[in-house]
Amino acid sequence: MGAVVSRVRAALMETVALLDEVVVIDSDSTDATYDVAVDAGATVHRSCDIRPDLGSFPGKGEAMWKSLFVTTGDVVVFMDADLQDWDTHFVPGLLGPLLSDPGVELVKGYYERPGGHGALDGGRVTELVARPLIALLHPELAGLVQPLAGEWAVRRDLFASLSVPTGYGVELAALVDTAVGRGTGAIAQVDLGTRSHRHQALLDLGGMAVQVLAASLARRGVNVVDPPLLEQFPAGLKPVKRSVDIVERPPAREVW
Ligand SMILES: O=c1ccn([C@@H]2O[C@H](COP(=O)(O)OP(=O)(O)O)[C@@H](O)[C@H]2O)c(=O)[nH]1
Ligand SMILES: O=C(O)[C@@H](COP(=O)(O)O)O[C@H]1O[C@H](CO)[C@@H](O)[C@H](O)[C@H]1O
Repeated sequence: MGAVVSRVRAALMETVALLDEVVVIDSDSTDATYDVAVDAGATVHRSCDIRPDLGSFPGKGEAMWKSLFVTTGDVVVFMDADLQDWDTHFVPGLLGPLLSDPGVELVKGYYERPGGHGALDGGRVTELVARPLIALLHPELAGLVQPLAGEWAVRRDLFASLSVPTGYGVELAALVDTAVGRGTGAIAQVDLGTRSHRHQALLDLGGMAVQVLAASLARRGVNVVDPPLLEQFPAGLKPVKRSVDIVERPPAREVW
């Protein structure tokens, strides 16, 4: 994460004054994330410290929702912190359509995702959950190459108008709701080349899959168990049970 911050700052704040701020929302990490981000030059906030009156939930979407309360730009670019193969052109690539076409309000990055089995190896939840969901329930999004890409950009006023899943459902929810509220013409996608990241273990992606599914089903009026209890069997018949948060935050503009 330090390299993402320091390289973006150097290229896009110090060398070219494209960005106004680089902000890291520390999702209440227990490692050195906070200090690494500060040392790399980011403005850093702990998610739980932002608007404590609104409480705090774990998760990626929560961090992104709370970022709206501590950032100022009319356009926001989101980037995952666990990137390995990437480059700073991701940011201007994502900003391009937003700065050149007022009709575009959300831009998704796409890329080859090389892994152990070749150039298109990455994206287990994308290929086994998100893309089938899109085929079944959200065909208007079928043209998106990487619907779950963590590298995307959005106009602040749009993102602040959306209900935001506090977990990993944030990406798909934003796409579905933008297509409904602003039309698919408001969504663009840009080829960013190649991107690899730190991979979670397969069973850890089970929680992510539940959250992506919950965000999709909620937007098609399907009532689900809340909170869902995910039972997995990593070793024989003894299950490991985990309750998965599928909480959604209201549009940030409603609680500024
Ligand atoms: O509770 C969380 C989980 C994830 N993330 C961010 O979301 C990115 C992607 O999450 P993760 O690495 O867990 O998913 P994966 O990259 O395996 O899809 C991370 O790099 C973090 O930047 C976060 O801010 N809070
Ligand atoms: O695309 C996917 O299936 C998952 C997991 O990727 P891998 O199977 O570990 O390559 O990663 C995506 O989803 C996450 C949740 O939305 C995003 O945070 C990641 O940026 C995105 O790559």
